[in-house]
Amino acid sequence: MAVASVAAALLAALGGALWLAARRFSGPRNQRQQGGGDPGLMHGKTVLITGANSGLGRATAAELLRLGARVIMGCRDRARAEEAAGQLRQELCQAGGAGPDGTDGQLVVKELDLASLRSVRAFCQELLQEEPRLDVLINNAGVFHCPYTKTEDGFEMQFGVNHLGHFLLTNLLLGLLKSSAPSRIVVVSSKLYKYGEINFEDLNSEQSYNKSFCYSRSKLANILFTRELARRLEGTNVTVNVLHPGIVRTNLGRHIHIPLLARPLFNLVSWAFFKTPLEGAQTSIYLACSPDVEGVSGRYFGDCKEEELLPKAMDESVARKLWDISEVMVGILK
Ligand SMILES: NC(=O)c1ccc[n+]([C@@H]2O[C@H](COP(=O)([O-])OP(=O)(O)OC[C@H]3O[C@@H](n4cnc5c(N)ncnc54)[C@H](O)[C@@H]3O)[C@@H](O)[C@H]2O)c1
Repeated sequence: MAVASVAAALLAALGGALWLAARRFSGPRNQRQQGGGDPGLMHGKTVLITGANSGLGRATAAELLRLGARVIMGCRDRARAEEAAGQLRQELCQAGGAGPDGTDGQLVVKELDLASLRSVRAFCQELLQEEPRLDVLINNAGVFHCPYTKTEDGFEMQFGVNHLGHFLLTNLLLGLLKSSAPSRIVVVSSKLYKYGEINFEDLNSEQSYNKSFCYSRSKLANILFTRELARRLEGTNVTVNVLHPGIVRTNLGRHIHIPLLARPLFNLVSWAFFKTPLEGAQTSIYLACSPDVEGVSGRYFGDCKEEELLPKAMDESVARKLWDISEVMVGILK
């Protein structure tokens, strides 16, 4: 009886997955995947993407390169980033973009470990010396559901990388973004922000650690950061917007343990239900280059459309307090 129920459940899941797969390959989601936009749209623009060697960051880089942008990949692991950059150059050549020599300057790899404030500072120092302009900054890198670990500076890893590392990076690059205006900052958050709370008493999770809660908190911090930054940037022609990409088939969930027997079913479900990285990257690409959002700032987007936020993500006093505390944590001198 039990075997029959499991078999029926598996068959139902398989049937559902196949039905969804059929819709995927005939529906509008697949049209987005083919990429759109004028190949010269981003010509002359320099874009920095954090965590650009995999998943959403890699897909965003590929599309912005195709649109003519010069892309700087800010990556923790140089070897992996160089490998990804080699593939991106090849893909661009095959798609009829510039030849291998021509893409050399169009795609730059730089080491950036957001779990180390020293690395963030060194990265920015080099970038400010070498780059005359920065048109778009995409804060994309992230960690999810990792066991309790600390960054080099002693911060809980998810809050440290997802929020504090990007907080320092953005602040150190603001001068260049302002001098390159009109320019844009794009922040990749997650719908899971809804389950987070900013507990100022224990931002470092010393008293208790819950992987899911800490990820959600870091993503709520991304949104509060965006809203406070947008307020501070009024009148500068530098805009900042935040997004959720949906559920995307990437390696982000590498820390989640899925029992061996359940993996085939998980793979099937993710193949049928989850977005591809290129589909998931559409909102980042839209916010980075669409004329529709020229001058729009401090908003939250999903599927290239503005969405409403819960009141906790719009609380200005919490956003200001988080900003002030983050400044102290990363050691920004006023
Ligand atoms: N995949 C999803 O379903 C999903 C859903 C919502 C939000 N997001 C967000 O999208 C963003 C991209 O994630 P992804 O799904 O492409 O996953 P991914 O694991 O493929 O990419 C994450 C990137 O961040 C980089 N990174 C991690 N720690 C770093 C550090 N200390 N310094 C520098 N880089 C570091 C990784 O090397 C990797 O390149 C993340 O911010 C994530 O929170 C993803």
